[in-house]
Amino acid sequence: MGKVAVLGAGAWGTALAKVLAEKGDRVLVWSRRADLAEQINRTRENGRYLPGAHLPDSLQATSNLAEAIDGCDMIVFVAPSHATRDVARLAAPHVKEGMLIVSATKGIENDTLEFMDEVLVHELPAHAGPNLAFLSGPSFAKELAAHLPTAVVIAARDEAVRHRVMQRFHLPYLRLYASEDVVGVECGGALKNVIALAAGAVDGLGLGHNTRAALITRGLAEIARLSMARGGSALTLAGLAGMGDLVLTCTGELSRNRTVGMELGKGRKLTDILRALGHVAEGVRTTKSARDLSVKMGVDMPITREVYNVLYEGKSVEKGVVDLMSLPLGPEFSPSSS
Ligand SMILES: NC(=O)C1=CN([C@@H]2O[C@H](COP(=O)(O)OP(=O)(O)OC[C@H]3O[C@@H](n4cnc5c(N)ncnc54)[C@H](O)[C@@H]3O)[C@@H](O)[C@H]2O)C=CC1
Ligand SMILES: O=C(CO)COP(=O)(O)O
Repeated sequence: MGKVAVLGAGAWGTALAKVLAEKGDRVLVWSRRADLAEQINRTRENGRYLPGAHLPDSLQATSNLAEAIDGCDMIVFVAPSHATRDVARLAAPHVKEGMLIVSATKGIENDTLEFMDEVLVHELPAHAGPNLAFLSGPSFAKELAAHLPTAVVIAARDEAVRHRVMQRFHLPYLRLYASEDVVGVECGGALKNVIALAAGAVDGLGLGHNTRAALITRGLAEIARLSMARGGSALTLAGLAGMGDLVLTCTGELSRNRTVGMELGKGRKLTDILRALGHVAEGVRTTKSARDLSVKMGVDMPITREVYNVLYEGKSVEKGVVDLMSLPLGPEFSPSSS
């Protein structure tokens, strides 16, 4: 077994580090906050981000990035998407040839409109390309940490890398499937959070199951349109990183994005909701990126557009629903229809 650096000590970084430690790796979790690293080592628990999950002794935390990466054979990037570029820049001088690089982050950067694949290739040009893999799919940190059976996708362009990464994470309670469609897997993971905001909002408004099912299905259609325009495969979105994660996040009580949407639907202010959440809700920033990307690429994404209008333009959720229901009628399946 090897040594792994997990860069990000939030709920997901901690849950994945726990998996790898249980598999037999020596794991160093990097936290930018020294007090959190110290607390994890002292109490064997991440009380701030994943309370209640006991962490094995083979998992240690550090706020020293060089120490985390030194001598490891795999690095897992799992900071929020807006921090990934900075973390990659800090990590770059310490990354050595042959280290596997896995991203478990779901999001699209604002301004550059880059997915994590592009961010990591740009910041780690000598290392990220062939050794880069993506972990995505329906997986709440709390449930994985409790060993509830979970299945996710490992996407990588290189077949040997897919295989090696799958073996590293495989445990009786965690099943992995391989995909070569990095674009599709990343699109599914990032964009489901936007649709989960919408699904939460209509639930918060008290609308019914019909509305939620329509949003999930039409949400998948617009995720597929953007993904295919970027070169992804439509089939990927019928899988765990598409439909699987979309259903989980749009219906699961544990979803932070759905929770933010619910509170918006009940009429609370975004700033107040995010302050109380205490975790990242990736969909909030990714909505802006996805909307900008849809405009730039000429891809129709009406639900994303309405979520953007609610989050950033002060539109009411009620008016967003009315406008979606008033879109021109057309075929269910077409590369451009809404
Ligand atoms: N929590 C979950 O169940 C899952 C989360 N993810 C994804 O994993 C990523 C991380 O999410 P969580 O760990 O759940 O978030 P979290 O909100 O639980 O924790 C965020 C972590 O990032 C750190 N952080 C924030 N800004 C930073 C910066 N500028 N530099 C370095 N570290 C910074 C925080 O200190 C904290 O440790 C997100 O992209 C999320 O979508 C994916 C699957 C499941
Ligand atoms: O990505 C996730 C589950 O697969 C977590 O979703 P939330 O960030 O909405 O909690």
